[in-house]
Amino acid sequence: MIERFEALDAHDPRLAAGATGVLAQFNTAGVLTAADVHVAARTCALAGESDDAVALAVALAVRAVRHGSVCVDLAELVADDPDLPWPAGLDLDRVAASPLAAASVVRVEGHLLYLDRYWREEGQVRDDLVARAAAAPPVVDAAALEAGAARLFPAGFEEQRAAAVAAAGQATTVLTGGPGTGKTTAVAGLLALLAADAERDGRRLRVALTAPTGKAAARLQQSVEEAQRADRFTDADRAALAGLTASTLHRLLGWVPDSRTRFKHHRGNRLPHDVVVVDETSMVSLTMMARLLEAVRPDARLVLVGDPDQLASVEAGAVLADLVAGLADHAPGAVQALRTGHRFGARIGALATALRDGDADTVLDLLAAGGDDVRLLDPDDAGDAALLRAELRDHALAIHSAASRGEVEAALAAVDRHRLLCAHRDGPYGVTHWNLEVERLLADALGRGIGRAGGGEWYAGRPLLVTANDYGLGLFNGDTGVTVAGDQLSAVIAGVGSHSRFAPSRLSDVETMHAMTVHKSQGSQADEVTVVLPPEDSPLLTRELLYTAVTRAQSRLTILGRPDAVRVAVERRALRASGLRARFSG
Ligand SMILES: Nc1ncnc2c1ncn2[C@@H]1O[C@H](COP(=O)(O)OP(=O)(O)OP(=O)(O)O)[C@@H](O)[C@H]1O
Repeated sequence: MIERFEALDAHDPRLAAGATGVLAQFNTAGVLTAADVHVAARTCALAGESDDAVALAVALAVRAVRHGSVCVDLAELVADDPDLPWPAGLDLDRVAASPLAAASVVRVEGHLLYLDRYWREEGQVRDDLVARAAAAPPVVDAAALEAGAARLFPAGFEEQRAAAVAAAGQATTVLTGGPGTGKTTAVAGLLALLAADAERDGRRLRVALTAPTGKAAARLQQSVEEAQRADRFTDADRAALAGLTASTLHRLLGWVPDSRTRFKHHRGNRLPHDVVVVDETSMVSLTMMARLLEAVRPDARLVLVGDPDQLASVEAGAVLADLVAGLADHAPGAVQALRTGHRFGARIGALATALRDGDADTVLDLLAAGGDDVRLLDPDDAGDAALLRAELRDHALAIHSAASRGEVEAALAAVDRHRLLCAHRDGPYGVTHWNLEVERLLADALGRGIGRAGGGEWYAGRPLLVTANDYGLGLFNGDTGVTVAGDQLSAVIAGVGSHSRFAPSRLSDVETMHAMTVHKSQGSQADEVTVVLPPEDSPLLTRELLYTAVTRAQSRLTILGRPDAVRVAVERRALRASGLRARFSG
């Protein structure tokens, strides 16, 4: 079934006033929004295209991008939902012969239909990566590299050693692994190896550490610094890499005001760095990857780090997963996978593996076995519901009690101990509902009003989530914090190795964080995680969502959901249409 919206009433803004014909039918059916309809109708009008079937194909290509795909497979859509009023003649040949294709507004590639921009970006990403793989590999002193690798990656670190040695000897490396598999450890060692190699040539290595979000960039910098504190790193290693700072991809490429897609660095003005490390690559969109690849020097090493099983970028594309599949055949050795977890409790690790493999029976068996580290609570069971509420209340009370005493570190630690994750923002399974619910539990326990339902939005122990970057205040979207008591209430936001204190009135883009979405939790972990699963019919319930949520937990995981919902989640993929992986075999 194709995902659809249900119009709230006749004035729902997703309904297109004035739409006619097939576009109107698909709009009323909840497949196309007003925006899809208008873009398609206008594009067809400009190109002189009057065929309804072609207009529908264009609208479906616009819709696909809105849903995270870079193209659309029309035949697959029709097969998915044969009962929709598909017009006769909805086929790619017809679109390929239309004035729209002649004007390069849309493109047909194999069995896929693209809007021109995404077709070009996909082709560029493929061409740049193929060119990088075909160029002469970087020259390294192999003997010195092996000796350095043996020191930096001793026995027990063989996986990381192999990945780092491979990355030192090739232009592009995709380094994959779940949380705690040692990706940062491998990167820190690789950078030391490359820095030593550069020093032997009398140069200082220029390193760019970057990630799609400010939060992820700050975390990358912190973890690389931490990894370099290990005894295997010498003072000389540390000195050669001193002063590394990470930045967002937007900052690295040089954001140009008034342009969403152009940057200061591009093919004509490459980045100066010898090595570019991108963390959380699963969150990088196709457009951003295209901009990055055209800006990296052809002879610089590019290391794309991430977990391809996690949720993909907010914008169109699933580039990391595509590259893992596409590059593995095209350039063996380009994809280096780390598989051994070094941080998880064993059963959380086993659950993550079963999820990745799509093995619903094992996932359910692990959950049913119960135990202290992995639990499935039934939302229909009064006992389970009461148990969860008591735990959420106690957690909120612990934050409140430290925050009321003005104990900043203890309050921040209490916030970080546990995350309550929801798939949705709204509705009974959403973040808004659960934030209110926890505030209500806290208010009951304290015997006074708290939060939006009474007593005021700001209160000691209100956990905070920053929702927009604010370079002036030094805050990043995704930063977390807590409100603490003192002479006056203040908002404390945790930074890398420090925290900053603000008057609540200075923070405009913050939300209460008793609960947060799984999407927002990407890139962070907590000791304990509770996941609220939506019911089976929620389109957000996918394997990628559940895997991302589960792998946020380090030592204890609770899932609130029915077994049927777990099974649906494991079996339903958040698949995005893309032709990237196929292009590598073309
Ligand atoms: N081979 C190893 N043996 C033992 N411990 C290891 C090994 N590799 C990494 N570790 C430890 O495991 C922890 C996680 O490693 P690291 O931070 O490099 O993983 P990661 O894959 O980058 O995780 P994340 O994706 O969460 O950033 C660290 O404490 C690290 O010191």
